[in-house]
Amino acid sequence: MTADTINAADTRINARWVIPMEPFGTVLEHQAVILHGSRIAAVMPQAEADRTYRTKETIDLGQHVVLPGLINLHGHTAMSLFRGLADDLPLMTWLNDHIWPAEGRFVSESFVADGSKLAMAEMLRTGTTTFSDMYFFPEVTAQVAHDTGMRAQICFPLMDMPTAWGSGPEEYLRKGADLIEQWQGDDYIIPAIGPHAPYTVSDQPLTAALELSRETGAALQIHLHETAFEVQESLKATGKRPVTRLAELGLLGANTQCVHMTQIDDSDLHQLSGSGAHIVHCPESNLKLASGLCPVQTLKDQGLNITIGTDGAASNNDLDLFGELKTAAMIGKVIADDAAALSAHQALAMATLNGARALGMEHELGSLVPGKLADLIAVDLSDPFLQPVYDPASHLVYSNHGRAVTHSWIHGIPQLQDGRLTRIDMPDLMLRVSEWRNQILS
Ligand SMILES: CSC[C@H]1O[C@@H](n2cnc3c(O)ncnc32)[C@H](O)[C@@H]1O
Ligand SMILES: [Zn+2]
Repeated sequence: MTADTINAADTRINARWVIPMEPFGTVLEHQAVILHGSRIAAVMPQAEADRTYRTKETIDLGQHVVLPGLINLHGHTAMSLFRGLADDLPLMTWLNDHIWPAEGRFVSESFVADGSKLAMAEMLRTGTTTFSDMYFFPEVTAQVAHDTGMRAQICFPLMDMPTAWGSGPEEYLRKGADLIEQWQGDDYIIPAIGPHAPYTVSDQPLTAALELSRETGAALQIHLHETAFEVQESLKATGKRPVTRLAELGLLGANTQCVHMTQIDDSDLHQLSGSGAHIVHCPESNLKLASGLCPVQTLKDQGLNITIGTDGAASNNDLDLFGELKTAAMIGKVIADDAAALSAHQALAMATLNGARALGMEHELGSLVPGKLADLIAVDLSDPFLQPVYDPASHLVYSNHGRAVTHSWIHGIPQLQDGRLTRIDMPDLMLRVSEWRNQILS
């Protein structure tokens, strides 16, 4: 018998269950996850880890399931300060009569700093370790995410209309190019381009956005086919459905993330399939604004990569991605008229590996595989509302709330320990949020 080699590493996490996401559908029991620096060193049975690893610290998580950190692929983080401000409205009334006027009055650097931090606190508490943002003052959100240690795709906004961040497309693109230059290659921040929607961005800036994407490799994220009204208005104005218009401009490619996609006909499917474009499903925002339902199974059957997002807290009204997964799985079954559609493991894949793929980071994120970045979470299944446990994946999607998340690590650094955030000063943040509430109310 040969003696085992002893390896040194930083952290050992003992957990009752591990769902590594690769191979698909795997649930491991009594595992040790070993972290070293910013990466996963090993996932192995605890008995084997006893023989082969010596770590600086060991964290015993008895009845927990450990899985990759969740990836929220679409949101407007600073809008958390508008949570509950304008409910029960359809998209265009919500935007034109409530949200855009409110943004005109309140959005500033400090609004974005405080609002995005509030969103990050909620996301971290509920299991999200990577998010995508599309909002004004993206340089502020990028800095807050970086200082907090969250991984984020930061899409600078692009619209025809002037806002507090810029006078029009030229300025948005100039500032956006600076943002890309500043953050490209950063460990945490992935700069990207956020043309708002086909109805707010004309052809010329869309083409300029595509050029910038091709020059820099930055992804494009756009609200697309969110409502039937959007498609009808586009047909009236251009004679084309928005997907056709974008395809003709060259915007539907492997570096494009299409958010919402609730209105899909055969011509859209034809244009999307094979384009390599990614779909960002936002079921709760689509339900709340009565925008429509994304036919996830049909898109999936065409080979499209389906990811998930919450949208902003002003249209959701929370950023709990576990809740979003439950909603996605439930409505996915009804839309497909098939209870087997969107299983718990498929739902988890949307928030992990598929999200990583859309970010072009499938070799770095989205599964607990040695060598990948150490972005992971632990969920405590010992609570009565999660008992008994036959299948932890089932509980994560069908019974869980993000509230059961107790630990997270991003880039190997602890972000949440026993339910407490390590890098956000919550009392200070709560004070600022209440000041914003008073200001917005008055
Ligand atoms: C260009 S910055 C983002 C811009 O988008 C607005 N917004 C928030 N949610 C939605 C949505 O579901 N569809 C379209 N636009 C949305 C937000 O208020 C900002 O103005
Ligand atoms: Zn949105």
